[in-house]
Amino acid sequence: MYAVRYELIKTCKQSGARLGRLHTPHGVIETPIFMPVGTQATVKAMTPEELKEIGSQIILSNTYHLYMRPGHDLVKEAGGLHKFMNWDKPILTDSGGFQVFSLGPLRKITEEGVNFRSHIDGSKHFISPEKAMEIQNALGSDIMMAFDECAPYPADREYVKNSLERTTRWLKRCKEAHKNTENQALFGIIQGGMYKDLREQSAKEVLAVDLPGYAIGGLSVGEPKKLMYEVLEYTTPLMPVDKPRYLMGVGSPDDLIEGVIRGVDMFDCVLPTRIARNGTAMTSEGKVVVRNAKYARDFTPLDPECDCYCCKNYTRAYIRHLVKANEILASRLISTHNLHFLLKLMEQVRQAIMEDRLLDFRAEFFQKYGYEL
Ligand SMILES: CCOC(=O)Nc1nc2cc3nc(NC)[nH]c3cc2c(=O)[nH]1
Repeated sequence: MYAVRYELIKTCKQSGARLGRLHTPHGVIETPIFMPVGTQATVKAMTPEELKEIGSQIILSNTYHLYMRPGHDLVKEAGGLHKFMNWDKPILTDSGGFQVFSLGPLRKITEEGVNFRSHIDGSKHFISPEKAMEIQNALGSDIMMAFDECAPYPADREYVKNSLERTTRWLKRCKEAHKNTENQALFGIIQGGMYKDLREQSAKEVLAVDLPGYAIGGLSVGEPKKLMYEVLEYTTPLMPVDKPRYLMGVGSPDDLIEGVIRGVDMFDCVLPTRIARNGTAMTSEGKVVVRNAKYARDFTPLDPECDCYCCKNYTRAYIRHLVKANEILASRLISTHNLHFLLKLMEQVRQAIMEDRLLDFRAEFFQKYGYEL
């Protein structure tokens, strides 16, 4: 049996979106789900208790970064990532493929794996599918991502085709190297760039490898939103209905809703905590750049409709002051709010699927947030 099992609860009659449950060794996750990103074994500025308080069910951590620092052997010695970071709910680790590939000229790809230089001290390193599995096994994550290549955008057909075929060969090596199948689930990653026939080829090859879940990679890499939605429209229907579908690196409120409508169950993105650190909040009426002078004497909460700790206790004027003064509390408060905002949004999406009204919910949310449909 797999370490992770997906249960399809219901399909929205209005949109075709799915409501599900993902059973993992560290607990059950209600899907569709947004996963806060904790790249270096911490969701920046947040404690595990605060993450639970705002409703986080699962977090992401990053294989490449933890291999680099403090080292996966040290984390293993600490008893694994859950113990090391004091998080007892599910953890998904990405394979670091994306990071290594975004190192650009510092890396060299071969059939064996990827040679690259550390972003910390320039030292030489090599990661292979087997190494990526060894690292994730040492970390002890509930869900491990296969070592893949996320093709850049734009990229020509030839490159994307060769890359997806290597990603398939690497996936088979990951599965071969997967030891701890009872406690850790391996997810495959579908590539193929923005080419319909290559997405079909990658889906066919990746789905032929029997695994508990699959991701759609190679998106949210700078392509126009419409193009990402189009790729989703012809890719998710190729995926099994009884397994979770994870869209990597997504996303903003509109992308989450549009992704769920197109059959996606799991998402991750650094956006909420990243924009928090430069003083931007997501609110029910759209973005609020709180450092803006117009909020200097605004003694109302970031979001009048929000019941998070930040909105219940602090005003825009105070948070603007913290941002201008470069106070650490600014990141903590805005990160708390932004994560709560996305987690709350996904709760409302799950409720709308339950009530067969996700398209109506999209229209209401877009109108208020200021998106155009
Ligand atoms: C998160 C999973 O990491 C992997 O193991 N490979 C992988 N990671 C991605 C991360 C991405 N982030 C974005 N946008 C911010 N797009 C991404 C694509 C991949 C991917 O194809 N493959």
